[in-house]
Amino acid sequence: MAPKPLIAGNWKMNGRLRELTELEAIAAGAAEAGAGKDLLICPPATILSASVGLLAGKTAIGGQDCHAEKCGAHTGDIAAEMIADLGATYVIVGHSERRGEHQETDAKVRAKVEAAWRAGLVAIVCIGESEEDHEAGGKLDVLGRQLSGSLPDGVSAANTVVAYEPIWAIGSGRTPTTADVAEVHGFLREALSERFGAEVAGGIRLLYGGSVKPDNAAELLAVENVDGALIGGASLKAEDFIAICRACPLPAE
Ligand SMILES: O=C[C@H](O)COP(=O)(O)O
Repeated sequence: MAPKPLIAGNWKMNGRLRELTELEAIAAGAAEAGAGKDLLICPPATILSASVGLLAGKTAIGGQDCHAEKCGAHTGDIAAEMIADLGATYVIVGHSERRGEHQETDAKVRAKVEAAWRAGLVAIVCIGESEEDHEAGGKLDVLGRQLSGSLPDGVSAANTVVAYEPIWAIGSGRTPTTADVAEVHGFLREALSERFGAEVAGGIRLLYGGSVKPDNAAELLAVENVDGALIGGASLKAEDFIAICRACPLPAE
């Protein structure tokens, strides 16, 4: 049986204390829309604590990034242990906005995955090809390199989620075809299987991210080997996030 779906909202650099009403609305709709699924919200660090308070028992909470070290002289950074300390259970690492804006390499992402595990957090490891790679037909090579370089040994279904986010689809309103998504997710499952064995690979959740909206969620989430979604813009509106959760099909028995 396919893994339990995970619908994750990444609020990125959005959300202040005065906007917590959207989280209250997500909390109100989570039980019905999320039945049989895992739901997760990754708010900015400044409202993580308040979010844990509002969403406890309704959705899981995650950080959006962590430093590889446990503590030390790293101004502005946040350790995985600090995120866990607030009651979060997941952390996103290697998002293309971190790779692009903060020059994060696969090696750096791998160190962050190890930090997440050290703190007891589930790492959501993001990979994705640029528009140039997509158009040149080299995306599977790029994705294969990112996947192998970003994942340490010791991956399990319980400690790691992989998110495929084509960079050109993020926030653009454009999405790959369902055939493209199926091809990539099948390739990722196979690559995970070769490295970690079929049993581990079969349990790892593979999320699709990039312009997932209420009107395309059912189609994208029904693609083989898609075990959920990582949602940016649409997760900021409770109504849209809940609609996407509802649209996500449950795995066949
Ligand atoms: O982490 C989420 C993704 O970058 C997708 O963002 P988006 O749904 O706004 O395209």
